[in-house]
Amino acid sequence: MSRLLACLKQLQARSLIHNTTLLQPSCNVNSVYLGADPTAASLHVGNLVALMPLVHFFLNGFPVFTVIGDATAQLGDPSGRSTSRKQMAETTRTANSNSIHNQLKDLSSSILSYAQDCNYPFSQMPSSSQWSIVRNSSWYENLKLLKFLSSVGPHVRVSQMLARDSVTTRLQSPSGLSFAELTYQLLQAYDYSYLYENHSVNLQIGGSDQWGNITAGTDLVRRTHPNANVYALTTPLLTSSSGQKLGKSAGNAIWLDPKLTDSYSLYQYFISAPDDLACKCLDMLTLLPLEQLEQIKAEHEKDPSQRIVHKYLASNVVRMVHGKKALELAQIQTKLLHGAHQAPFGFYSEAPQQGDSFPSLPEIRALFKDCKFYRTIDSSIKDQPFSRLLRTLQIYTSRKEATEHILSGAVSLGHKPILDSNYKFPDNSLFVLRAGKRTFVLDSL
Ligand SMILES: Nc1ncnc2c1ncn2[C@@H]1O[C@H](COP(=O)(O)OP(=O)(O)OP(=O)(O)O)[C@@H](O)[C@H]1O
Ligand SMILES: N[C@@H](Cc1ccc(O)cc1)C(=O)O
Repeated sequence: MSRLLACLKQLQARSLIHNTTLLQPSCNVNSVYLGADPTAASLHVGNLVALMPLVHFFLNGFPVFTVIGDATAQLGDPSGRSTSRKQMAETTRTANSNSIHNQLKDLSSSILSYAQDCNYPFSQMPSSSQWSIVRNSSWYENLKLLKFLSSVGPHVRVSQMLARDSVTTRLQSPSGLSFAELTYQLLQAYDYSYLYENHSVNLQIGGSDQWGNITAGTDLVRRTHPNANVYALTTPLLTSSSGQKLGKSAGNAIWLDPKLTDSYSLYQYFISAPDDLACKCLDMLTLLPLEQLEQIKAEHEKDPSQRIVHKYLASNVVRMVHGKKALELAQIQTKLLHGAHQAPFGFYSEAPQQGDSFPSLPEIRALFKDCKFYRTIDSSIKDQPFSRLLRTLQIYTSRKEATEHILSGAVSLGHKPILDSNYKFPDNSLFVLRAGKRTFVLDSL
């Protein structure tokens, strides 16, 4: 089987293909690229969907390029947005580019070791040097405006630019479209053409919202190189239960950076996903063998309350993105916060009857101290009445709101509801706080 056929089979079986420009096993794909603009400090779960086809190409021996759009980010991609993006300070853009660069570097090695653990059917063993990370500012820095306009401009029809979805929807919207946003597609097209000419890249991947920008690139390359074979492949968009694209613009991103979304929260996101989404993500976001995916789903069907698909999905994504140690930690934290048997401090334990000793306070502190829901109570606030303390710790936005929730019985500390808004958190102790559906670990040092 050719490596392209092997790769396309994986993508097809995992429902990772939304659209392609007649990409068939007989095509001659050389190298592949995917771009992301550094409009945040981290990639997110939605980006991972678009990244997965690139991962399959990488694992089948194709050189791949991830492009950090630090030049394109200055214009702002209008695709899928109802308003213009806010201008970003150069220092923030550079910091974001650096952290996405490091993240992609870590991801490439973590994904490779995860693929080996999954016995991925490599067509040819990839080497990490076949995954390049580049910034598009590197080719715009010294490009003169007249050179750009005269090399791209004559090959692009304005009527086609205006007909792209990202443009038509915005032209009809009250906020309109800026000239910078209109020209965005020309830069992404030029990126493709630059990578084609300098690195033989002839397939660009993206989420389905990128179809217009990607085909602007295939059109440009074909016009400038009439014999070129260049392709486009888009993935379906991962959406929230309300149908919104998961991402930065909608403000519902689940970050891949553990400093922004800790491993426990990433794990929990998938554990609590609706069944249909979990089944889709199991296919798209893991590298488990195709036959095993069907077995897992069949096992899940027998008793959906066991959330078998969710457990495989959550543990595979955390393993792939954050690594083995982080997964172990997320699983211990999950047992402590959601296990079957009540344990001290409002935690749970898996099997107290087996005589396992429950972790000590320093051990629990070490397990949770890097989680976003871990809050310390230092001496400056330790005497505050409970409602005020919850406001200070940013669990509620006002003391009034905290009081209302306390009085309604929605707040518990350990396994007990706290009904007194003046309750004083005990010195030198640590407890799980439940505030409605949210969970926190409060620690008075
Ligand atoms: N929810 C999603 N599902 C599938 N692909 C996605 C999703 N979100 C982003 N992508 C894809 O990830 C790639 C990089 O996206 P990028 O980070 O530049 O923008 P974004 O996250 O879509 O940001 P924004 O929400 O601000 O538009 C693109 O190909 C995009 O289509
Ligand atoms: N336009 C893409 C990011 C991108 C940037 C440059 C490229 O060459 C390719 C893709 C997005 O916003 O999702």
